[in-house]
Amino acid sequence: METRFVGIPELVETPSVAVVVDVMRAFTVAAWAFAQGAEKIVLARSTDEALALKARHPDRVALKDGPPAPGFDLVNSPGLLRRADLTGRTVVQKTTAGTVGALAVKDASLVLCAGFVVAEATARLLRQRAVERVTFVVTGEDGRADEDLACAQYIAAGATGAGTDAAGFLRRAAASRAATELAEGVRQGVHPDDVALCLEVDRFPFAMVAAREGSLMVVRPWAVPRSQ
Ligand SMILES: O=C(O)[C@H](CS(=O)(=O)O)OP(=O)(O)O
Ligand SMILES: [Mg+2]
Repeated sequence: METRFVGIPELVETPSVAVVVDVMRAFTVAAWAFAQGAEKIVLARSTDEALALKARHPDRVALKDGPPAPGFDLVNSPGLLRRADLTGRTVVQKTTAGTVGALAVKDASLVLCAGFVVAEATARLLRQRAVERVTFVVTGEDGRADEDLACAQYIAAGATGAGTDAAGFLRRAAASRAATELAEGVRQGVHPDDVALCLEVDRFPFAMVAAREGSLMVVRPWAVPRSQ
C-alpha cells in the first residue's frame, strides 16, 4: 500500500481513497456521537450552513467547536458529549479542521474519518478493501499537527500490515500543541477529560465513512468484521 500524508492546503487533486484524521477533537467527538446513538453526522461547510440545516430540521443536533454559541446544541468536546443521549439523531457538525478536511475530499471514492479511538477499525477496513493508495489528510495546523500526523502514521502502519505499538504515537499526540492548549484552557468548549478521551486507542469497534448524500457530506459508522 502506498501512503502519503498531506495537509488540507496540499489537496490539489481529489485522491481516490482518503483517511481524514482529526484526533483533537472533531473525529473523536464524531465517534462518541455514534457511540451515544447518533444515526448520522452531516458535515457543515460553515456555521451559517449548520444553523440553516438546524433551522430546516429542528430535531437535528447542531454542534460546533469553540465556546457554546446561540443556535448550537453542543460543543466539540468528547467529555461534554459523552453523556448526551443521541439515539436516532442526526448531528450537524462544523469545526475548524476536521470537517473542513473531510469536505475537501468529498469527491474521493472512499473517505474515512479517523482518530485514535477508531484506529484499528479504520486500518482493518483499508486492508479488507485491498486499497493500493491512501492519502492521509492531516487536518490540523496545515498538516503539521503532530497529534494528527502521529495517528495517521499509526493507522498507516496497521493498514500496511506493519503492526506497531501505539505507545510512541500516543506520546507524540500527548505532547502536541493541541493537547497542551486543551489542557491549559487556551481552547474553548473543553472538558478536563478531553485529551485523555482523544488518546484512547480503539475505544470503538467501528470505522467512520463519509460520503455524499445529495448535496451534503454525511458520516456514518461502519462495522468492520474482524474475521475477514
Ligand atoms: O475543537 C477543536 O479541538 C478544534 C478547534 S480549536 O483548535 O479548538 O479552535 O477543531 P477541530 O476541527 O476538531 O480540530
Ligand atoms: Mg484538530
